Amino acid sequence: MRSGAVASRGARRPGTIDVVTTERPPYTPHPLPDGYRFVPLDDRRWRDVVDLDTWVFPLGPSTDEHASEANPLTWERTVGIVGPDGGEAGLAAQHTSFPFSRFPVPGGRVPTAGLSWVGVHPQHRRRGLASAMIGHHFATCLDRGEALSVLYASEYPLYGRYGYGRGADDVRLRIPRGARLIDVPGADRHTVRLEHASQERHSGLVNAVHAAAGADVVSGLNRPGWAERETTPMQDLWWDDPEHLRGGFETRRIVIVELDGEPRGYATFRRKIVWDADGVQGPVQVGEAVALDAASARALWGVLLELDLAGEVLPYLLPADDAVLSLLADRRAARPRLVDNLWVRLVDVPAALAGRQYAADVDVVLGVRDRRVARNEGAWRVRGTAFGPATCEAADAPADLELDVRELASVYLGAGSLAALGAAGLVVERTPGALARASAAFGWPVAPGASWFF
Ligand SMILES: CC(=O)SCCNC(=O)CCNC(=O)[C@H](O)C(C)(C)COP(=O)(O)OP(=O)(O)OC[C@H]1O[C@@H](n2cnc3c(N)ncnc32)[C@H](O)[C@@H]1OP(=O)(O)O
Repeated sequence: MRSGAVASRGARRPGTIDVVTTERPPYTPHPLPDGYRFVPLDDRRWRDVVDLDTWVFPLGPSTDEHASEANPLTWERTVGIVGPDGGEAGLAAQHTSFPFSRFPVPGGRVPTAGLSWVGVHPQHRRRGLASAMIGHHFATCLDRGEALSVLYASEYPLYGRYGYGRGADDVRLRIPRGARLIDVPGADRHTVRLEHASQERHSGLVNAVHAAAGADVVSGLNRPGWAERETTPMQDLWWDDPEHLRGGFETRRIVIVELDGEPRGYATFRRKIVWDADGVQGPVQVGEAVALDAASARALWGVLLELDLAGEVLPYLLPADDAVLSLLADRRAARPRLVDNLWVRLVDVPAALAGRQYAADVDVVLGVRDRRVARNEGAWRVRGTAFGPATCEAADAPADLELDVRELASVYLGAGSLAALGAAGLVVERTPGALARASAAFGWPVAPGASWFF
């Protein structure tokens, strides 16, 4: 996935960004402060890793409780930093990444790293350890041929400085119990199963329906960002249901809707009872709700919205265009709220841009700024036909549009628009008309988003 494209250095022309050659370093390392060093981690350090995690994310469990939970890490992708003074756990910082070998992008799939567990012990913060780790992460992505890095951001301002852009949104709802749904022919032909969610019994069904739901959403078009749980550690992470993450709710349940014995949708959920002077009611948290067509979606949400003793139903991580939004007769009553879902980083710009399709014919030269990954900096010509193959090559030509790699990342999965970024001054149009044409091409008819947290 690495670009071998080389173009001339040439003198800088007004309105252009110099094209770099591959002789330049692939990324700009951020040095560790004196006395700190990277260390590989493995099973023997599991307790140290979870101990640092309890410092970084104060979720409640003791180190021993946390250490007894499923280990979701792939050790070859997990790196620590030790400091000069060691500290209690000996680890000053750590990060890992999940391997998404077939991460969905518009009309294609691109090898991707899912960055996670980024944490620095409070005693070692604001010394540049996170910045050094992100530089290390980019270098290993390039070595592995992973053109993208994606993540969920714990705090909004953290990742823009590293060239990540808000690449997808999800919608959060508070749907009143009994909210009316419009009728969909065929919905009442579905049968429903309500069961305790079990990795042994349900993972085959869940994986198959989840993959099918992301593959062909609109006439063969996929849902970008719809990451699958590709490995056993990712599966274990998703199915793990530790008490400290339940917030007083019951253990996880699952509702499955079937047509003629074939699963067509499922949703995981958990309830909590609230019994006070107003009566008996409580919230229902919906974890992952997936349906393969309108009728199965109608059947699924019909069950979720009619659970007894519930006050409201709280879905989580729904795509911004999820069918339930159109099924609700009164969407306003569900108080929809958009929340940033995946953040995206184009670690290898040409591989990423050639790895997706475009929603309109495109031929545009992008002048890309990238402070952190030098090989991305320069002019890139993107060519493709609508919903067909695309190419991206280093261009010895003036840029039609100039933008930072962060803005490119925020439209890469098809969310937002280049034109909107242009209106905010974040994309500069050098060739009249190029912004409108590129905005149409970079969009995608299916809203991007992931349905689970990693
Ligand atoms: C994908 C994920 O894993 S998301 C989870 C991220 N982790 C967390 O939120 C856990 C709690 N926080 C931490 O562990 C740490 O504070 C981290 C990882 C966020 C930052 O680690 P540090 O080593 O202190 O960061 P570092 O010193 O490299 O600072 C990098 C830059 O980010 C800024 N920064 C660091 N933390 C924050 C913050 N919480 N809010 C805003 N800016 C921040 C710094 O000011 C610095 O800015 P600069 O580049 O303009 O100088």
